Amino acid sequence: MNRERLIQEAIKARQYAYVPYSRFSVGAALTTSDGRVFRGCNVENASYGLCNCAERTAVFKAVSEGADSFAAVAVVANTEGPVSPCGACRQVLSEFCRPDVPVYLADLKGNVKETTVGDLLPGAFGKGDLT
Ligand SMILES: O=c1ccn([C@H]2C[C@H](O)[C@@H](CO)O2)c(=O)[nH]1
Ligand SMILES: [Zn+2]
Repeated sequence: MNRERLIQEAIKARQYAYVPYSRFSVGAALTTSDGRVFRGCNVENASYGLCNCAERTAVFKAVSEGADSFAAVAVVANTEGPVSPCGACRQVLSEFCRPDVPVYLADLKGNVKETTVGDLLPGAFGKGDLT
């Protein structure tokens, strides 16, 4: 799946965002190495600290369905310029993606920043640090 189609999947995911508190809807989509696509939206909670970002929703959906190798990730929000994933999501993505996995960050106006999981979290703490 190419970049534009994965961004379209993230836009579709965004329509289900549950955001009564922030009113900030985010959609994410990822492809797996075996060609599957998983979508996620942010899901908030009255106990604000339990809010889950779109990126982590997509990753947890994928991992819980047996996927653990991702090929590309897209994230979309109605921002002025490409959305920036939070630190928690950068860390969770780094657990399941090689550093060279592309990440497409987009707004709804067609602005896209193409980066990688490694560039989003240089020096990530990972499996290899656990001795
Ligand atoms: O990359 C991001 C940034 C923020 N959020 C969510 C968390 C919360 O529900 C709302 C406001 O921070 O947006 C995401 O889902 N992804
Ligand atoms: Zn996040």
